[in-house]
Amino acid sequence: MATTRFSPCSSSSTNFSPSSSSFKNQAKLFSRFISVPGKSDFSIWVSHIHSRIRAKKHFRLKSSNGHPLNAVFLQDGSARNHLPKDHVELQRKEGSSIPVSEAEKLESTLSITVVGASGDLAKKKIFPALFALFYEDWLPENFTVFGYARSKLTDEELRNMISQTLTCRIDKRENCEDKMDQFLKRCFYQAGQYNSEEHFLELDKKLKEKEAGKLSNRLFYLSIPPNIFVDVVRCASLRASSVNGWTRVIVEKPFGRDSESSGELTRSLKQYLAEDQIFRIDHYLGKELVENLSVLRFSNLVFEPLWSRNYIRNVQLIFSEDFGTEGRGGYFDNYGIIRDIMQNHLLQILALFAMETPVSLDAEDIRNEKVKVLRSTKPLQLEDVIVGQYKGHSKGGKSYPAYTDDPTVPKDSLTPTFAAAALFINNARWDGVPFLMKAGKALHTKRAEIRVQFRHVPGNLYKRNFGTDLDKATNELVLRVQPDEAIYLKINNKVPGLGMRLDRSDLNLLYRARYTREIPDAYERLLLDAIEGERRLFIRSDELDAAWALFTPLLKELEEKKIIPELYPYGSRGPVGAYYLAAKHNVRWGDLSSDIHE
Ligand SMILES: NC(=O)C1=CN([C@@H]2O[C@H](COP(=O)(O)OP(=O)(O)OC[C@H]3O[C@@H](n4cnc5c(N)ncnc54)[C@H](OP(=O)(O)O)[C@@H]3O)[C@@H](O)[C@H]2O)C=CC1
Ligand SMILES: O=C1O[C@H](COP(=O)(O)O)[C@@H](O)[C@H](O)[C@H]1O
Repeated sequence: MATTRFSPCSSSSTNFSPSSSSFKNQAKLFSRFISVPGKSDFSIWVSHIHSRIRAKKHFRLKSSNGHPLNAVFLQDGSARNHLPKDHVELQRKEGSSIPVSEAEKLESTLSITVVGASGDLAKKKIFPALFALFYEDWLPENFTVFGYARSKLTDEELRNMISQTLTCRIDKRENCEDKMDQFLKRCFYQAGQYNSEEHFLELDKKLKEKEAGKLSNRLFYLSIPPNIFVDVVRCASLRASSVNGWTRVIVEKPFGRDSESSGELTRSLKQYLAEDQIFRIDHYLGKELVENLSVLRFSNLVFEPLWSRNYIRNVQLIFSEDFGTEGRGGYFDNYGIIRDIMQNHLLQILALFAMETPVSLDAEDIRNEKVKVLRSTKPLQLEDVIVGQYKGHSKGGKSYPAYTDDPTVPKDSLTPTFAAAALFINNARWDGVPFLMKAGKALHTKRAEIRVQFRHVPGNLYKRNFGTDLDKATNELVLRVQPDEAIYLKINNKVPGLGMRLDRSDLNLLYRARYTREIPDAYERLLLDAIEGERRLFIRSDELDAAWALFTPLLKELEEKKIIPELYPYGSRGPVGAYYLAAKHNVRWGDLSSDIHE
């Protein structure tokens, strides 16, 4: 396991006085990795750094392999030949982890262009996340946000639009209105077509005006439908790339519909971008509890030794939403729940959960391990899956629509809005352990969780005190990703009193009770990582290939055989087929038991 350490940095020009921007940046980076409850991260850092300053040395955050923690490692070192030369130089410089000097940092600018700025995701998630980062002082001194879309908007109209969704949410934010005004003043708009190099050249001119000759770093966020990804990447890379700093592109899912289309998309993007410029986002990787999965496992002795087929009976990855595809039916019908949730969000969690210990916390080491797990997993077959679709339902005088009531969905659509699947990882650690996934829309609750059910205690002395159902008496570790983040472990406990009766109790870590700090939105973490060049939480192209290889044969078979999904009422617990699938593997879904922890 990698350890974070502070080691002497050769750059004698580094200004490490507590008021310097270098100091603040390092402090921020430090506080993202280490947190000691009860004592502010900053105060720990301050005392630490003061002692270092006294020793008259300069320090830089490093991982155990000696590279900066946010250093970049090229998996595919083939930087394109036709990128502007100085641009390639900078990519190489970044790739080889040569630090950018402090002078460069101070004089550099960051431009974030949200392509598809008029859309749902941009308004709901991206602009609010950027504002939250600005409010918390995570963005660099010189930054500008540009919205780009076809809609004709002025800067003022963009500001009005995004001000509707910016919130002052974090712990009774002080001066929030002022901060919001300051942020909005940094936001600008450029209307243009997605396939027009000329329009991107106009964007480039505006970016240059704001950059005022400083070293420019540019981040493009593609918040647009996938059919125009390549057009935008072509125009942006040819006409609006940075000439002296880095250019990175965040790409939203879906990354294709199957192995073939995903491979095609990757090849097209790589005509214009090097792999290390592409940040494929899976926002579940930015969720607090998903990030914590590795911390829990690798930094607690009580868990890692149990993390194998010897002690774990099954693992369950569960996603449910209590609303349908309302408003997104057009998109959804072309993808379905398996592509929308399982192939990406749940599979990413599975890979993180099941991977071997990475050599270090570096992005490439972690992603190497994830790829290995995915490649060891057996591709899904029809018999490993059940699919469902929600139907209309009336409850308490209120009626809820069927999936096919959506005017953008064909009446005879067979697209699954629910699926359950059993996956198996064919390696020494996980041989024979079912990894069950369940994902559905229009169910009775909104929830995402990871459930780990452990084996029976062999020869349990207290067997007869459990009553008849031994299954219910096994330990279960639950990581509730959302809502109301929590980690709890179900244990057997003696009910206080003179007799010997056991019950099921929870060792419970409820985040809202333990931590006062509000949990940042996944998009905040991921945007910040992309800005810092940290790729750990983004999907590498070989990971993506391995993920599609598991699901593509199944998806083809479902479509070719026109498998009819089992109907389930809107607001229910989903199709009964999911129980049978679990029972076939001797598993009981943890979210259905009566003792769900609230
Ligand atoms: N919304 C969400 O919750 C999530 C979305 N995503 C992904 O993020 C991306 C953006 O999602 P979302 O904001 O919902 O998408 P939208 O449908 O809202 O599209 C974003 C913008 O793209 C432009 N646009 C829409 N359709 C077309 C078209 N057919 N041709 C050209 N331009 C078009 C529109 O801008 P204009 O007309 O002004 O040019 C629109 O405002 C998608 O890839 C989506 O799959 C991923 C996870 C969640
Ligand atoms: O990627 C997607 O995720 C959302 C659920 O995200 P969450 O953070 O709100 O849990 C889902 O509604 C959408 O269908 C899917 O495309």
